[in-house]
Amino acid sequence: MNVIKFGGSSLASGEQLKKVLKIILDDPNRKIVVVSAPGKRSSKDKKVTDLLISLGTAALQGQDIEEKIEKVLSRYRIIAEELELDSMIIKEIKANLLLLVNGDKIASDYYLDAFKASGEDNNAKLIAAYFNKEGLPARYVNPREAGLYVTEEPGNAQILAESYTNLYELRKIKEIIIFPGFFGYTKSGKICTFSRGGSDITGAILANGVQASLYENFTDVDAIYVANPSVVTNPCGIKELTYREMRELSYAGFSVLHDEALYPAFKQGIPVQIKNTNNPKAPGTIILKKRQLTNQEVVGIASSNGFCSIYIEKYLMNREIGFGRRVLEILEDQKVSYEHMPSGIDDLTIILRENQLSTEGHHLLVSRLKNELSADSVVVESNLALIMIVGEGMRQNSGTMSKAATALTRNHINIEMVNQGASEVSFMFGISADQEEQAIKALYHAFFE
Ligand SMILES: Nc1ncnc2c1ncn2[C@@H]1O[C@H](COP(=O)(O)OP(=O)(O)O)[C@@H](O)[C@H]1O
Ligand SMILES: N[C@@H](CC(=O)OP(=O)(O)O)C(=O)O
Repeated sequence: MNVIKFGGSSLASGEQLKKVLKIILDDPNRKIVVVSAPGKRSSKDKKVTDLLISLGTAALQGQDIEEKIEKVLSRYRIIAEELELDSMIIKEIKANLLLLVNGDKIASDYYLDAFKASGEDNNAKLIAAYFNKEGLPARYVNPREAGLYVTEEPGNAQILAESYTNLYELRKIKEIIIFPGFFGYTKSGKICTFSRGGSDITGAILANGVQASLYENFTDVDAIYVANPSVVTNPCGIKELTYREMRELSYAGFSVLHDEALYPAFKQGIPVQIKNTNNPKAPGTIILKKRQLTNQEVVGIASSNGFCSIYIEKYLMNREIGFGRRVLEILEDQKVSYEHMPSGIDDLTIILRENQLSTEGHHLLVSRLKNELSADSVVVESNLALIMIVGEGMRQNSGTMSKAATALTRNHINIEMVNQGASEVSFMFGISADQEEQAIKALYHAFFE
């Protein structure tokens, strides 16, 4: 049994849904279909999720919402008309949106999450109606009915372990299951979404729960490429990746798969295959526990920006018992999570996501670090990009880091920070965000051309 997830780009129009139906009919193992909300039809278009966030925010602020409701509805209406579906489905979606508008506004995060989740929920109902009309028995299943329970963290929910046993029961359903991605229910019955792009997570959770033999993730590219295709022209595609490699790459910027979507599949050893809805014959990329190592030391180069570094210097830091703990306590107290913490003898650097801190929060954190740790200096640098170079083959090869550093130096890119874990599956450079694209191109040239 396969779990098959379609992203927003695969569900953006009636024409796309016809391709989806054909893909399901092509393989009888494709039993559980996880769907996103309709995505962009072109680069200038808006995702339904973004339209819903705008609608929910306006409703929260008591603004006029008629036009915003119409924007959401028209996306579904166009799809329903293209597929010649009964117009009743659009009436139902409108009724659902009006119900949400009248929901409880006191807990604003939950109010907004219910809007966001409706994008996938209404789409799943529409897709089930379409499949049935075309003679393929399909059943819409709601995450509450299936027992998909999550933590009480709106916009950033985590799965509760008991869900996996509940989801196993889905195996008993005879029809093709159409399951909305991106959200679950808290134990108190509230809707909570995963972080953005989280339908990938739902797919992986279902694959784990039903013990699928394969988790297929259909998107709009022929493969995972060795570098972001919007930065490098025609990058090479990757045939096989290990879970570890993909975890590092998706964390560091390969948005093609959500970085939290690997763990549930990895726990059950379920292979994850990335495929193209617009070209399903292309073999795509398969993500597995182990892969055949080639003599290529690097498999991918990812990057993301929006980071800052806080450099703390104190003479004899290495001798001060509990220094690291005190740094972490201050971060915890300020409700800030850190990404990396490379250190020297008398100094350490904390790498953070910049968007966690307001200007005020930033100043408070720095002054607490300086005063409570009696540091000699605390220096903040913003506008950082992290470049991650990944490959299991690095362990067998020497000189990978020097090759990468040389490529950056030749292109006049200053390396502000280096971090390499003991696992030797990846290493990371911190550079100025202004040079991010240039760095990816230089590294692509060094390793793949
Ligand atoms: N290394 C990469 N390989 C393939 N695609 C990538 C990579 N890095 C970023 N992407 C982007 O990921 C996109 C697919 O992910 P996403 O937009 O979330 O699709 P979906 O609509 O299927 O959820 C691609 O169109 C591509 O622009
Ligand atoms: N629709 C949600 C969840 C999702 O996963 O979408 P997509 O598959 O289009 O990335 C979002 O935009 O965040």
